[in-house]
Amino acid sequence: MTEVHIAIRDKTYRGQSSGPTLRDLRLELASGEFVCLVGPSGCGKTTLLNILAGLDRDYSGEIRIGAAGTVPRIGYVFQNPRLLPWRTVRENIALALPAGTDPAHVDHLFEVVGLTEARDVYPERLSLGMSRRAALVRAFAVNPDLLLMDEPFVSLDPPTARRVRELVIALWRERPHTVLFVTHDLREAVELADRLVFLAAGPARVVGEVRVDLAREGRDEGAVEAFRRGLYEAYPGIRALL
Ligand SMILES: Nc1ncnc2c1ncn2[C@@H]1O[C@H](COP(=O)(O)OP(=O)(O)OP(=O)(O)O)[C@@H](O)[C@H]1O
Repeated sequence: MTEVHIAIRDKTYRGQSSGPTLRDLRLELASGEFVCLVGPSGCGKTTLLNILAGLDRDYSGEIRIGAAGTVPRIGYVFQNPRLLPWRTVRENIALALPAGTDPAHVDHLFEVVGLTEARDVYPERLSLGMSRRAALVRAFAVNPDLLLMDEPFVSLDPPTARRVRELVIALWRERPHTVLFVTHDLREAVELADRLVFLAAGPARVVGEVRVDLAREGRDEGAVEAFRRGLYEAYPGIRALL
């Protein structure tokens, strides 16, 4: 499993007049930890994930993912599913896979998320919930050391979102890996995380961390809601960060 060390000195988009998006942002993720990142819209959460994924190298600072000299496998579930419309679901997933990936592993993931029947259709035939599940298969299929998830369940109806969250936890427990999950939904964060990390904007910085000390087995709706209410009472300023 993989530890992640983040120490970004500065990330300023070219031509950005409003100052840096990230400045002196430090965060450590323990190996196998599930961390939810919560922060206001536009504060720089996607920017941070893009840097971790290696999609944005225009920053100063240091990122370490896993042991020195190793090349980490990174799974990324984007805000929208980003499936190519001219390829079937299976072909979309194949594009992301490293050579030598066991097809039985991918078929197992399709089965876990309930998409076995939809593997060979084109994305236009999928509902949003199905597209989001396909994006999960793509991210998990690379056997990630680090999994990045950027508000992956927005605009799903609550029962579907709950079901997909349960799938994520089931897949994560099947093969534990380090996760950084972005959300604006505190209930979702409490349901999923080992630890919550709160970011404030301008430039983005960590303003608080809370360990979710609820047993995974007992994390039902009642326990999650009680924990969330406790957070609001203990830290009323949280509302401004959602
Ligand atoms: N390619 C870009 N060029 C210039 N500015 C950008 C670019 N991408 C993002 N920004 C700016 O950087 C800031 C952070 O954006 P980012 O998408 O990282 O925020 P976020 O916290 O993920 O927002 P949300 O929660 O709404 O998804 C915003 O002010 C945004 O306008």
